[in-house]
Amino acid sequence: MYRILVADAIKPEGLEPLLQASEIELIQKKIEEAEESLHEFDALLVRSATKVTEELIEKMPNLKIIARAGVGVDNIDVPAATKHGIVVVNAPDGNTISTAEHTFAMMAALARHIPQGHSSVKNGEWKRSAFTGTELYGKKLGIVGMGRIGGEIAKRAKVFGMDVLVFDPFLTSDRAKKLNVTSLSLEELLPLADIITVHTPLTSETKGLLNKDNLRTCKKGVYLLNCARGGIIDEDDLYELLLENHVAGAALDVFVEEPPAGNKLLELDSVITTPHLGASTKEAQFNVATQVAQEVLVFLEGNPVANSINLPAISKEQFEKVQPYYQLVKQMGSIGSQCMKEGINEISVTYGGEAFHFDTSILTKSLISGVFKTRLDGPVNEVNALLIAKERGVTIGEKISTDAYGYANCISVTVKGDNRQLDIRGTHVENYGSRIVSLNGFNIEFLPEGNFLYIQHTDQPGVIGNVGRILGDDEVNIATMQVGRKQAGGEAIMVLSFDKPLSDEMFEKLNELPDISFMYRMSL
Ligand SMILES: NC(=O)c1ccc[n+]([C@@H]2O[C@H](COP(=O)([O-])OP(=O)(O)OC[C@H]3O[C@@H](n4cnc5c(N)ncnc54)[C@H](O)[C@@H]3O)[C@@H](O)[C@H]2O)c1
Ligand SMILES: O=C(O)[C@H](O)COP(=O)(O)O
Repeated sequence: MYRILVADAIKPEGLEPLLQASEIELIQKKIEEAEESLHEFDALLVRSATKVTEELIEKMPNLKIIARAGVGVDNIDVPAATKHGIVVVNAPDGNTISTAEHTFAMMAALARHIPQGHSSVKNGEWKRSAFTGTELYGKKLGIVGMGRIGGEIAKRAKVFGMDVLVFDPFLTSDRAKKLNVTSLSLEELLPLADIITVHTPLTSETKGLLNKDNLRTCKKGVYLLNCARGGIIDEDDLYELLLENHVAGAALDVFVEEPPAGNKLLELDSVITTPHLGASTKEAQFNVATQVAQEVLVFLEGNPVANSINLPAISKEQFEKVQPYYQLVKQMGSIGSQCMKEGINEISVTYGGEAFHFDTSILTKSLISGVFKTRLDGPVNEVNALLIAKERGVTIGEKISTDAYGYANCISVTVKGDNRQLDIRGTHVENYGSRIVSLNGFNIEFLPEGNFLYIQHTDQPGVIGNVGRILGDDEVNIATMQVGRKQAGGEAIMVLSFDKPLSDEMFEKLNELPDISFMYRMSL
């Protein structure tokens, strides 16, 4: 049974996929109300109101996925979630149209003083000349951040006869051409635009992106809009420029602190606002709720999510192809870790053969998580694998090769420590399964599942018999046994599997046998 906490107001109709699923309990409560039971939840669903801090994450040790029913994830400590192995997903396009339409409504309201005129009439006044506005037609609209919402605004602005200038360092010339917009640097855009609207995420780079220094280069009388995130336009600087009438007016759907109690911008007639309503339409709320409900369901069923912030995107079809290799590399990582009884400095992997015509980074993360899972307490998975390796100074190497050592595909993993190195090769054959085919250069073949003993010894009569006798005397049943050697009389290996893990006592007894170089135990 999975328990899901819905901590913000998410449209219930959109949560239907989760409500219909068996083995899922959905609980709708604010974080403060769920304080006592936070440790029980497997998934957390939020909008922008709940701040998912590291402190909250640490109170939720069972948490596997955080889903944001919306776009901006600036209310979620994504690095902390990643560190704790928690997947973060959002609903990137469910509210695009609603937010673009809201921005456009705000732009028209700003240019035509609609909120001010409305209040005046409601107050019994009829001051027509006080609210003379400006046309949007023929004006230059500067869009900062040309993603999904920026793109929809550009399309609408064109229909209104506006000239669209955009600044987005990540905008390709192809997309700019397709949207028929002029791509400029921010320095070029600011002095040209009559109206500027921001649509970037809030990041350390975009915080204060528009500030009094660069806004002073704008035309006097410029209009500004922020329907993205509070703080992209510096609020104190905006206040100063509005007082000076350098900025003629501003439309704000978002604030640094929400609700913006005591914010001095609210005192100005030239500022019009809405209470973070960009995504607040029936359609957008249904879309984002459905998107995240489906993502959470897919994730809890063990399938790949489409819109993860901290995992590479992979389609269901691709994941199905990748899955056997995904398990195999995890087991290879686990073998490497359990055999290397010392600190690990380097993990390298080569994907050889025809099977790897896809982004192998998900496999490498699975391999690394296999290495660290047996060594660390707490969640270790492909979300935090790279971070764990980095924190421990472990070098990761990944190569793709056409050489598969005679197999259709072959994954070669080397785990290096201070004194030792372990080389493991594995392959996967459809309808047959995965096999480890070489250990430290010894050809061998075994299914990487169960409890194993790896013995490296001198190839001479009696060694295998001695091992069998000691195990038999203690009634330890050998489930499978594989042997391999490079040359007669040289070093050889045996890999034995058991129904139960081998006891410490038995391991010691076997270790005392002559002609045994070293032994490793592993459980896969
Ligand atoms: N008011 C609301 O209710 C509401 C609703 C939806 C989204 N939003 C906000 O709007 C933002 C944009 O949403 P979207 O769906 O268009 O996202 P998006 O990811 O499609 O677009 C963001 C764009 O910003 C650009 N960008 C990033 N850093 C930049 C920088 N330093 N300078 C200029 N451009 C930069 C990116 O290249 C990208 O094209 C979201 O992050 C969210 O915070 C607000
Ligand atoms: O980033 C978003 O999707 C919007 O800001 C919407 O936020 P909300 O879910 O709190 O309305």
